[in-house]
Amino acid sequence: MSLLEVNGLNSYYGDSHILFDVSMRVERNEVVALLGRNGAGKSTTLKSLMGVVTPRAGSVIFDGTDVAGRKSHKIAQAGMQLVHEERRIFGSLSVEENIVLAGLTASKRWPLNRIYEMFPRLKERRNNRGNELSGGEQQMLAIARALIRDPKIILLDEPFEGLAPVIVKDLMKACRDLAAAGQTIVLVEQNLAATLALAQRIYIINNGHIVHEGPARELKAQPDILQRYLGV
Ligand SMILES: Nc1ncnc2c1ncn2[C@@H]1O[C@H](COP(=O)(O)OP(=O)(O)OP(=O)(O)O)[C@@H](O)[C@H]1O
Repeated sequence: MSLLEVNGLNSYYGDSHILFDVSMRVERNEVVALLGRNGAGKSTTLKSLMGVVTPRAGSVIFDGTDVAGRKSHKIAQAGMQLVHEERRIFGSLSVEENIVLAGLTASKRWPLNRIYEMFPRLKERRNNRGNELSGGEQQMLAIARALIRDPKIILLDEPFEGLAPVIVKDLMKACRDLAAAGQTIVLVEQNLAATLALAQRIYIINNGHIVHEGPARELKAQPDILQRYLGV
């Protein structure tokens, strides 16, 4: 059985119907990316998986249990972690306090030194406050706060957005190391090159509908799909 099986998910903001029968699956140890234009419904999909948005119909079978409709902290306890676009770190706490705090209520935890091996910059900055970090360091910290809880699956919402190329390179290396260590990842990203380099399988969402699913390596050879749904 897949680690995550999403079937017929429908989500709304008020009366606005945003996701239409979204179905997708993620196997254990797989990196799956969700691509689509601005406003296509990528963030809403991640939020619906995580219970930040409550889907009105459909199922989210996570590790054998339907978690659709559960509160997000319950879904987090079951082993899912969402790294939001807004990063959500505590500016007045140190890097290390931010990480330790995130791990407090987890049933299993990564040791701190494993986090620091993954992100040597965070080790150097461990005593700096969250609001003293660069955008890239804040993104690393946001991911570290998710990883300390030893998630079965981590959902990354535009982790490279707005970051300098040199930081994107560091973050991509961390993501590759994570994937090589068997971490299951769902990636939402506008950076097509980075996405195709990291993901094994791709879904494309358009106006709230899944319109394509296939191996990442095949997408490069499908300019019609790239043009139609992503405008590249
Ligand atoms: N809190 C909200 N209330 C009402 N409408 C929203 C809300 N958040 C998003 N939307 C709308 O839902 C649709 C899907 O948005 P979503 O953020 O999921 O898209 P996205 O694919 O992640 O795009 P982006 O790359 O711009 O973040 C858009 O039309 C957006 O305007």
